[in-house]
Amino acid sequence: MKLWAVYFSATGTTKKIVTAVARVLGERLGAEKYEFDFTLPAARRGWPEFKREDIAVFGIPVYAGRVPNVLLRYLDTVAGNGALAVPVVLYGNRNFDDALAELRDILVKDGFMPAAGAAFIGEHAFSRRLAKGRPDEKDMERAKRFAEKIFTKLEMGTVSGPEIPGIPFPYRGYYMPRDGEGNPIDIRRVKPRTADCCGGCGICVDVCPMGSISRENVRECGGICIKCGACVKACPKHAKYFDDEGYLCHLHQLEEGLKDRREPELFL
Ligand SMILES: Cc1cc2nc3c(=O)[nH]c(=O)nc-3n(C[C@H](O)[C@H](O)[C@H](O)COP(=O)(O)O)c2cc1C
Repeated sequence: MKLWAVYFSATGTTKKIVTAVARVLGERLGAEKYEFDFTLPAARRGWPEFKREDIAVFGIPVYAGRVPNVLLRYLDTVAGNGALAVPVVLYGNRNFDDALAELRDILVKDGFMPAAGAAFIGEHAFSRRLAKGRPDEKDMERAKRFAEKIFTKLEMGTVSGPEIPGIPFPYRGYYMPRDGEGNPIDIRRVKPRTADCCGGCGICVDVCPMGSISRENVRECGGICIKCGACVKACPKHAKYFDDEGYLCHLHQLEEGLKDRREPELFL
């Protein structure tokens, strides 16, 4: 049996939870541990081979209340071959809306059998203040307990699908922020800017999940930008930033409006 940690994680919060759950579950089951990180474009050329006896802890971040739409086509191509899956989503303290239900449905369509699911909170990709430092120690303790609970469920033999909240297919539309007058804030075409302190090290090029930043000129973002925060948070000089008015308005709403701490939710 192989215990897989499978994830997309632009700023590392999904990776942290998924690998922790997989590690504890793998230890309890005495299973071989494997990791598949599909954050970068080079990894998304294929999938590992999953077998019926395997378990995959499968994580993605929540984007606009849903599974990131840029991943949908790729996610359609994985073959579960009857392996058990544990869908996990990370969200930035607003809400996970229908993302976990959507991920569960994708995995079922791909041939996995969901055994449990969870929604955890991670520092918001747009911000260094919203859900700052999460997942934190308390979240990691919950991740460990989640793995223990999955182990107990598996030991009992019968694996029933978990009850996961959310509006069933076709789900709610992608969450659209609105300004003070109620007009939609559309940030899809927004791209990061580069400050003069940029030293041209190219870390932003290496971490961009869309492969959109030019190595020849790191100030140039020629491809799609999903606002994942990878380049902004990884830059050692803090040279990457967004200055779009709509983006900043939404960021302000998030940081001011979502101060109450949300807690992880586990579904068994
Ligand atoms: C484009 C985009 C949309 C997002 N939408 C939501 C959302 O609807 N609800 C929420 O709580 N967090 C949202 N977030 C925050 C991420 O879900 C959160 O930061 C997550 O921890 C990122 O995971 P990662 O560190 O693995 O990349 C969004 C982030 C991005 C980049």
